[in-house]
Amino acid sequence: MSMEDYDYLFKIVLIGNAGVGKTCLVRRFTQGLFPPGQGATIGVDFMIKTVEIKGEKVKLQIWDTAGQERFRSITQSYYRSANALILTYDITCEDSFRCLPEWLREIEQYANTTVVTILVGNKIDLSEKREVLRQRAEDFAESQSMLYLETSAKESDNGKAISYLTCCNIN
Ligand SMILES: Nc1nc2c(ncn2[C@@H]2O[C@H](COP(=O)(O)OP(=O)(O)OP(=O)(O)O)[C@@H](O)[C@H]2O)c(=O)[nH]1
Repeated sequence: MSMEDYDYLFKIVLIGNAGVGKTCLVRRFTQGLFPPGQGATIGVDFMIKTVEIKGEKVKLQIWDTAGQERFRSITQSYYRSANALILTYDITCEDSFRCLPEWLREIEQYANTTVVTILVGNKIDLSEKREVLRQRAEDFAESQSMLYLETSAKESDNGKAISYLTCCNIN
């Protein structure tokens, strides 16, 4: 496929605390696998996937940012050009949920005002370790005008979150 062989180009940036599963979600979506022993992201990783939605070819540039605080100044520079942000937390980690307001402040400060943001609660395969009730997350997402999805990079079909966003953009 040549570089120009698409109808739309969307930039999607994944953000959220370290260890919530951003890289695993991207790998599941782009490569269909759950990577064993996934190490922490250093700075930012980049992946491309082209999908077809309603007969249109949509090229997705997916930027997977490091959750660790020390990379914050690097990752902030990727917000501006994003069409969509996937704000991810881990449903088995209360801390990752409590940090969401902090991430929303980053979005407000650095992202474009037209950006679409979706909240994703990952690791639902670990339901016995759940610390954040679905209703609580749904209420929070609604209060911030965000869409909410729960995923498992390990077991479920997690392409959902990213392809959902691309549909929103086309509509
Ligand atoms: N059980 C389970 N484990 C997961 C899932 N997604 C990720 N993990 C595990 O969580 C750990 C962190 O996953 P990563 O994808 O590296 O997390 P990250 O958000 O990219 O982390 P940073 O790169 O540090 O920001 C790894 O040990 C993964 O195997 C999931 O859906 N279910």
